[in-house]
Amino acid sequence: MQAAPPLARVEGAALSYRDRPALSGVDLVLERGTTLALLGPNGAGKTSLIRLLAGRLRPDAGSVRVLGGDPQSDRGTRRTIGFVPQEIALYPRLTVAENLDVFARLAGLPRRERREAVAAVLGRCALAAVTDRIVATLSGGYQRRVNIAASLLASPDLILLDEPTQGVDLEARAAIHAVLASLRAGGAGLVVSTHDFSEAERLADRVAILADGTIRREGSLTELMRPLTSAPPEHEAVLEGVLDAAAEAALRRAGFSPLDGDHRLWRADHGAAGGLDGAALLAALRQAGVPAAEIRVRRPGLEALYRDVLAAAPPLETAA
Ligand SMILES: Nc1ncnc2c1ncn2[C@@H]1O[C@H](COP(=O)(O)OP(=O)(O)OP(=O)(O)O)[C@@H](O)[C@H]1O
Repeated sequence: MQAAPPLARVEGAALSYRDRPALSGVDLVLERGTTLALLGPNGAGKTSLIRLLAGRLRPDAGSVRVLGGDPQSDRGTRRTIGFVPQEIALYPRLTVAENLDVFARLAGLPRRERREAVAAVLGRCALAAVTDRIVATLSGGYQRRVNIAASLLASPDLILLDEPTQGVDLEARAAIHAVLASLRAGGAGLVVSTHDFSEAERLADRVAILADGTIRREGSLTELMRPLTSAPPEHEAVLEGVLDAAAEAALRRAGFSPLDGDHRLWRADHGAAGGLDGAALLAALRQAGVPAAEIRVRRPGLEALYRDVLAAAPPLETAA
């Protein structure tokens, strides 16, 4: 008997916009019930990969399959996919319920199933309190949740979310995370693009790090993080007062580099900072004239892995 196809399989996918390559040689397998976080700098190709998986674009080379079908040409396959674009795509003058009814029609749900489907997604996305509100009057966080709800009407197996928490406040972010956690608990597979490392650590089983249109690292979060759990901690130096040239040189010698434009916050990667603990490092830096107010010490996480991966694979234009 043939094994069931995975939830999604991308093989050797390449995509260009006009003549500009956006993705090349992308291979990816996503099993059912798995949440994959896509990380990468602006322009890395996250949205392009999501649009390929959604069947909104066709690869120039290679193939994209969802549950064994072609999401670009096969309507049945498309119905197993929920796509939540980065921008809010709702009718601002309609109520939440009216919007969801329109999307249920567009999803091809028969009339007798629509009411139940709308009620189910309203519950799943905790939108009961705003069912009859005009969408334009809702906060950005609520609008994002309605955007997600609209993608769930046909009970998709694969849900693709392009930066679902971009620009929302902490409360709305937590509400969206709760929705995604409940979808995952319900057995759906999720692909979530994000610039937020803590979001990826919290939600994902697997992580793919993209740069310049290729996947530079992909694997289970646990496996990818394992080498870091035994790595030495990172140090962040918070500065106050004037940083002169000699003090800056001392900071850089200790392995620090600036994190912000006005050079108030500096970070030494794991393994740098000479193995000193936070207090000893603070004393040594002050001795060298660095106006350090505080040293923060923390275990390296996904962000450290991301930096390592990108540093090991410089942008293609600058690679030798
Ligand atoms: N419609 C388009 N026409 C032309 N070029 C495009 C188009 N969409 C994306 N690109 C280019 O393709 C590359 C990949 O873009 P993509 O939006 O997939 O990256 P991303 O990782 O999602 O970036 P971001 O984090 O900024 O959303 C970039 O160089 C981008 O400028």
